[in-house]
Amino acid sequence: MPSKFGFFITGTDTEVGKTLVSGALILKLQEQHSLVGAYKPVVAGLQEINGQLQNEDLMTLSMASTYLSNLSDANQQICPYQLSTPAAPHLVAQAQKIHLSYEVMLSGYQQMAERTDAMVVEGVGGFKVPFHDGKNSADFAKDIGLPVILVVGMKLGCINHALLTVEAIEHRGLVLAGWVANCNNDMQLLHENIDTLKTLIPAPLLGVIPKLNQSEIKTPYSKEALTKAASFIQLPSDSSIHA
Ligand SMILES: Nc1ncnc2c1ncn2[C@@H]1O[C@H](COP(=O)(O)OP(=O)(O)OP(=O)(O)O)[C@@H](O)[C@H]1O
Ligand SMILES: C[C@H](N)[C@H](N)CCCCCC(=O)O
Ligand SMILES: [Mg+2]
Repeated sequence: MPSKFGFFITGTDTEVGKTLVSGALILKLQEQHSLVGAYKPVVAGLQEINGQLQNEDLMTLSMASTYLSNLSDANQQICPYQLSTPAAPHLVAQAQKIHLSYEVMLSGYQQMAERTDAMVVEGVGGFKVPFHDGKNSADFAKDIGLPVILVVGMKLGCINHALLTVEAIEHRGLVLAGWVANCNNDMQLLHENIDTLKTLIPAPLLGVIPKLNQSEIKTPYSKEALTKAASFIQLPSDSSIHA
């Protein structure tokens, strides 16, 4: 896979704020790059929105990118597999007799990457979620080779999840460009937990997103929500991308 400027956004779990951070990073990258693309190899969970079955992650990613919001088939270009049920994608696909072709996932990424200046790729759930063909989302991260940004959903248990994820990223020879503390829960000793993670994660803390109120953070995210999240994070420096 040819090298490309961009980031792979993973998380300590599903529902930790990967889409929020991905959308915010798209806005930030657009300050420097005119064509910012987005990708997600599979989504699971469609809802009826404006009379159409849609996925909220894809709505957010396509809305955030000026390039993508002008395409009529943006969602299809961002994601080749849009499954209806919000559950483990390999199981939903199997139940619906859909084969998740790893080659299709990779070629969809490549096509989007060829047309854009910078890419934001949102992972699926946590770092290592099964696909078909004996592949998983960590293989996908490895094969596209982008530097990784880890979103830590701040809650009790996240230290262990974060450190195991960092090990898995390093084990594959991927660059961990930084991490984001997303405070989407109420947590005892929040600042001390963030300090512990700062000491133990060998990559820069790119920002701390506070708990935002439910009206401003409802999904699919608004431009305002992404702008607000973006105000709390910075892009990785060149030195941490090429670490
Ligand atoms: N900082 C925050 N404050 C309050 N709520 C938040 C915050 N960040 C995220 N949320 C809420 O947490 C939920 C999950 O966020 P999001 O969809 O971005 O996670 P995700 O990691 O992309 O999930 P998935 O694994 O399904 O892709 C959403 O309902 C969102 O509104
Ligand atoms: C449906 C959900 N929001 C995600 N898109 C998929 C999460 C898969 C998690 C699988 C697992 O690790 O058990
Ligand atoms: Mg998401």
